[in-house]
Order: sequence, then C-alpha cells, then structure tokens
Amino acid sequence: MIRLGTRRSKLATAQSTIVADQLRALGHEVELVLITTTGDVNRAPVEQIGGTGIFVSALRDALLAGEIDIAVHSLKDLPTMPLDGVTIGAIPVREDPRDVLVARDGLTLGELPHGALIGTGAARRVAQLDALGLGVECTGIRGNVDTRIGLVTDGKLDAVVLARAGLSRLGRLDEVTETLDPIQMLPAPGQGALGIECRADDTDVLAALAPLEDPATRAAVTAERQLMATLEAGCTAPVGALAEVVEGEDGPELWLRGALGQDDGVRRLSANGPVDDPVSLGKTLANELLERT
Ligand SMILES: NCc1[nH]cc(CCC(=O)O)c1CC(=O)O
Repeated sequence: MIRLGTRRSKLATAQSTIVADQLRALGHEVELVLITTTGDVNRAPVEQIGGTGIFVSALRDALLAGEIDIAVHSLKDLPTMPLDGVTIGAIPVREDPRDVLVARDGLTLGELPHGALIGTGAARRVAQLDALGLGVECTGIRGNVDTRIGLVTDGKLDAVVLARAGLSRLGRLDEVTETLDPIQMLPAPGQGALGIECRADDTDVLAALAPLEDPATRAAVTAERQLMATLEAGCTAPVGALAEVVEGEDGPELWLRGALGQDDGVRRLSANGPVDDPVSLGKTLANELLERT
C-alpha cells in the first residue's frame, strides 16, 4: 500500500488522483491521505506568511514522520533548496506550462481597455504585464481557481491570469480566453510539472515511481529551478523561466529562456546547452541575467 499525502484543494486532489491512478494502473495499491498546510488555512498574502514552501512543509513533515509515503506537489510551489531525507522520486510528463487569461466577454489581453483591472498578485506576472505597456492595472488576489474565476464572473475584475495546467487538471480549459505566448509571459519555473517526493531511502517507493519519470521534463525543470536558485529568488520573486528540449544541429538540446523583473522593466535572455547538464545551463543564464543588472 502506497499512502499518498495531498492537500485538500480541488487542484491538489485532482493532481494527486492523476498520480494515484497511474500507480494503480501499474498494479500498486494507493490510498489518499488528506493533509492541511499553512497555505490552505491562512488567507493572508503568500508573501506575508512565509512565501516559499508554505504549501509543502506539512506534507514533507508527514513524509519524514512516516505517515505518508509520497507527496505530490506542483513543482512551482516546491522550494529549490533540497531537504535532507527527502527526494523527488519522479517528475512525470509536464502539462502545457503557459499562463492563460480568463477575461470577461471572451476578451484577449490586447482587447482589454486601458485601465482594465487584472487579478494577479504574482510579482512575475505583474512585472511582465507592466512591461507590455497596455495600461492595465494589476491587483493581488488569493484563493483557489473557483474563487479567482468567480471574481471575473461577478464583474469585480476584468480578467485573471492563471496557469493553464491547473485549469486543464480541473477540466476548465473552456473558460480560457487567451493562452499567453511565453514571448510575452514566461511561466514560473516548474509550472505545469508535478514533483513526486518520497523518503530518499525508500527503495520500494522509488522503484514504484520510476516508470512515471519523464527525463525531458526533469531536464527542463532542473534548468528552470537552477536559474531561480542561482538568482536566489523565492517563489514570489519576479522570475520567469521556460526550458524546452529542441532539435539542435547535433541532436536534442535544452533551450532555456529567462525573465527577471526589475525596477526599470523586465530583462529577458536565453541560452542553449546539452540536455544532460541542465544545472550548468541554469547557472549560466542566471549569471548572464545578473551581469546585465
Ligand atoms: N500558485 C498556486 C499554483 N500552484 C500550481 C498552480 C497551477 C498548476 C501548475 O502550475 O502545475 C497554481 C495555480 C496558478 O498559478 O494558476
């Protein structure tokens, strides 16, 4: 029996159920264990109640205490700092990593009027929206996907920006009015990917998770997360990153794009590197972004 720890939110349970079903299809018995985290209980802005990791520490505690065997995280919520005794046993194939707009009246970003109110508190999204010079205004919001989209439906906001992957897992892609091109809006490092954590010495669980692993996704998110780690940015800092495996002249290579929000705008750079060394690529691009600061 594999005990899978999950937060209670609809998105968390949807993600956990997807992983549980994949493990069951491989012949394992899986039980879902519901766990409440600080991030679920406290409605204050994420930046105020600890930022990085508020959604994951309770799950990691349960893992280390032996109350659960695996924890499914949105990789973008998982701190880049490794934790002793815990490892990411598998990173499955990533969903579409892009951000989307859910706007009133089917509007796209370019169709929103000057002064339109967009709900997003994420510094990364605010910085990149500002850089487009559309004259729209951003306001911080919290709450689950239902709450966020509800603010548009109720007419309190003109639009919200959300991760496409979350809406896809909740079966709500039909409400998307525009999928934002990464040229304008680079997603958060790891967005759209799941990380399945387990105890580092749990060989049975590591073996059970191995078939769920997607090496291309692992390479991409490792480069993105290294970029963020080198920039010493927590999850609320304005860093966008997206790596993709592309066909280079001598075979597959990793293409990493990064965006860093600053007082005078957003800096964007990209670099290519070998698929088997995503860490160096992430460091290199981070240092280039810092050099031009
Ligand atoms: N910050 C909350 C969060 N964490 C992961 C996702 C979406 C799913 C994913 O990126 O895998 C979301 C919601 C959002 O940003 O719209």
